[in-house]
Amino acid sequence: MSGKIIIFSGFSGVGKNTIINELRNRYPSLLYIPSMTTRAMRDGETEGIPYFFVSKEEFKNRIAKQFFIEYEQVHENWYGTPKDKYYEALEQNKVVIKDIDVNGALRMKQEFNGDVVLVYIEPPSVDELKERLVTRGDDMDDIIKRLKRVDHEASKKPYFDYAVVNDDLEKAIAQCDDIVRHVMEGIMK
Ligand SMILES: Nc1ncnc2c1ncn2[C@@H]1O[C@H](COP(=O)(O)OP(=O)(O)OP(=O)(O)O)[C@@H](O)[C@H]1O
Ligand SMILES: Nc1nc2c(ncn2[C@@H]2O[C@H](COP(=O)(O)O)[C@@H](O)[C@H]2O)c(=O)[nH]1
Repeated sequence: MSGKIIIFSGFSGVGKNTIINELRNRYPSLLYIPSMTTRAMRDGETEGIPYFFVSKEEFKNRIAKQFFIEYEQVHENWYGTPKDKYYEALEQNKVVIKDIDVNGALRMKQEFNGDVVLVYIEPPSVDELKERLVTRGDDMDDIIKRLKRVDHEASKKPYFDYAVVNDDLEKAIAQCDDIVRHVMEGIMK
């Protein structure tokens, strides 16, 4: 296997998906593998974009069938990474890009070792993070739930290969672009 997996983690609302979407536009060969979740679909989302949406019962069935490499309860919903799709991608020398919470990211590193690159995205401040969640239209109960995880997520930052502060979006994208290009060049050698 000689593909690579680039994982972005960091607080909810820090801008992981904004950055990932821009990188996918710039590098169409990057592969995005949707995870499975029990959370409700949001406006603008459809089946497979950005998740496959299932009931808790279906999610439990998948756990029993060892469908996931890792799964995690995040903000009261379950999220799981499909095993076969990742092994397939690595065998086909693809570069995968995905956001996964810090626990799942570290579990992926255990599974795939040097084939995983971990990028931790940080906000300039927690106040700015709250502002982004409000501006995104998240409801207050959800924002409170998401902010409860901030300390846990931050405690895992030392285990990441790179840390990028997303204050000025263009600068953060440029730093992540460098990381992606470095990984892609490694694949082509
Ligand atoms: N540098 C930035 N400055 C201001 N707003 C930003 C910046 N980066 C992203 N945003 C905005 O912040 C909001 C949250 O971004 P995004 O949805 O990408 O976060 P996320 O980390 O993927 O969140 P989640 O983990 O909840 O999926 C969006 O409305 C996005 O447009
Ligand atoms: N452990 C995992 N975490 C995942 C996975 N897919 C996404 N996530 C993380 O969940 C939260 C919430 O996402 P949202 O789309 O509901 O706002 C976010 O931090 C994602 O990074 C996964 O497969 N496993």
